[in-house]
Amino acid sequence: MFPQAQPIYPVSGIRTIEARVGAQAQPTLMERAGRASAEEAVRLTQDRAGQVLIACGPGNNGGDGFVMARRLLQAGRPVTVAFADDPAKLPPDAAAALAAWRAAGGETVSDFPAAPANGWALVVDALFGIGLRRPVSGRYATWIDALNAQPAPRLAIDIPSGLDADTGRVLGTVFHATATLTFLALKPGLLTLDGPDIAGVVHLHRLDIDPAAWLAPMGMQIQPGLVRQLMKSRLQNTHKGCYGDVGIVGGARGMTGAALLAGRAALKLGTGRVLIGLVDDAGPAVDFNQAELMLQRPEDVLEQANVLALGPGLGRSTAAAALVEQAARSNKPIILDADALNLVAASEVLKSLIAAREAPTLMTPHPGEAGRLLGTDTANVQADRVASTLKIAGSYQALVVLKGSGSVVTYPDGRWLINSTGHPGMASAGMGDVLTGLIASLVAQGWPAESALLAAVHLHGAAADRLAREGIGPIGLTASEVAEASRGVFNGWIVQAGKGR
Ligand SMILES: NC(=O)C1=CN([C@@H]2O[C@H](COP(=O)(O)OP(=O)(O)OC[C@H]3O[C@@H](n4cnc5c(N)ncnc54)[C@H](OP(=O)(O)O)[C@@H]3O)[C@@H](O)[C@H]2O)[C@@H](O)CC1
Ligand SMILES: [K+]
Repeated sequence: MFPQAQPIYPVSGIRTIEARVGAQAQPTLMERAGRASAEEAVRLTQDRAGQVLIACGPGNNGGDGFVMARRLLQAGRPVTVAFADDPAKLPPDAAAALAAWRAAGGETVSDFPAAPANGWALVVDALFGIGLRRPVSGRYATWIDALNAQPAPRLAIDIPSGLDADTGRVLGTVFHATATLTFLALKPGLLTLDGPDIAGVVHLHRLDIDPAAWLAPMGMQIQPGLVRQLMKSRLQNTHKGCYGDVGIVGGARGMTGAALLAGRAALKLGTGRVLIGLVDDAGPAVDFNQAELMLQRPEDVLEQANVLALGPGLGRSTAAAALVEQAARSNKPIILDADALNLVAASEVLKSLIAAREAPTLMTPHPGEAGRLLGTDTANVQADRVASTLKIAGSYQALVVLKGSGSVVTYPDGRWLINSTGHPGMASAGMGDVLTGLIASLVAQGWPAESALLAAVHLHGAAADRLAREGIGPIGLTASEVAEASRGVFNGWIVQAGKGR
């Protein structure tokens, strides 16, 4: 769908690829995975002498661990393998891997081993991979706790045990990896919800297979390469009329700042003109810190602007609902955020108006707003962020970003992407308003809505990442700073894409 993006597959997709590649692949996929794991272990332990501990589970993830152990032993590295299950119950490839480990002179211990005097050089979690089906408890939970307690780097094979590969939810006890080596393709659970906190640095090893050649990508990761290919140059012979009029409608009493932040972000990303319609009639007539913004009556903004963003500080008054309705009835692209989403969620009329629109509708809910849009609660949304976002996109025929750890972007045709930028310093007031302004700006500058949404989401996180590298954040990062930094990052991308002037 986007040629330069990294594909993501849920477990069902990985299983399909595995079945299509077939058992006849030589070397076997498990042999490739185990070898790649051993190479990763060598890389991670280069300056650490001592034993590698590999904890192996009852399925093929454990099989990867046995192959890894044999490869390390053959390379002269001391390895301890802990395995407490019944060898007779191992799936065939894993049983063969255990036999090969033993044939190479390897042994297994069935109790969690005490650390050597100088500690483990590396501990490896080969307990459960994508076959995890229920919360981890009992002996395996105890083992995971023990692995987590070791003062050593922690490598997860394929996915940390206890992390749901499809959703990023923790099932019972989870292995806290410093690094994860995942096979064939990225899985959603590594990239969203708790995955990014738990998986550490994620490396992908494709096992010499191009997954997209076996199964069309089911999702995509939003990465710099993908966004760079969307960049455009500006012609010399243009004027502000070529770069659109964004209209921001929001800013009820006490929340003026939200609308101004969205407006400033839109301005700094290159919008021709930014109009702001404050719902509060006692609000300011000018933004003295950003005099370029045109503060007008909300009704006039809805008329004049060609892209409308509603929500920042909007409130839920009857007047606000009427403005959302007027925008929904227009044939202009609209971006709905914050209270505009809450108003839609509370009104059957607005719901059907939105779903029937021909011009693009973009929605930017956080999990709470997403819950309201779906008539459910935050926990349900977070239980499967990709599925929830797809549901909103389908029911409202909208392009949707579900904000949070690993923002999920979906389109009404069922395509989905997970963003790779951003950090927890962005959990602060006004960040969403800035994102809304960035999206509106790109749409107003003529970007197709689907590219505008994914690029703005990526940019928002990339700007925050750059600031954090400079010590401005993660903690204490402000939304205004992100709006400002987005400009620099975006201009940099244009130059990198060879589209600068
Ligand atoms: N796909 C590929 O192309 C490749 C896959 N490869 C590797 O295979 C891995 C997938 O292997 P897999 O399917 O055997 O599943 P895996 O994760 O080892 O666990 C299944 C076992 O765990 C058990 N079990 C589950 N939950 C449990 C719990 N909470 N507590 C206790 N037990 C629990 C479950 O028991 P059951 O539910 O059947 O009773 C079953 O015995 C994959 O992640 C990758 O590492 C690579 O070799 C090469 C390429
Ligand atoms: K694992």
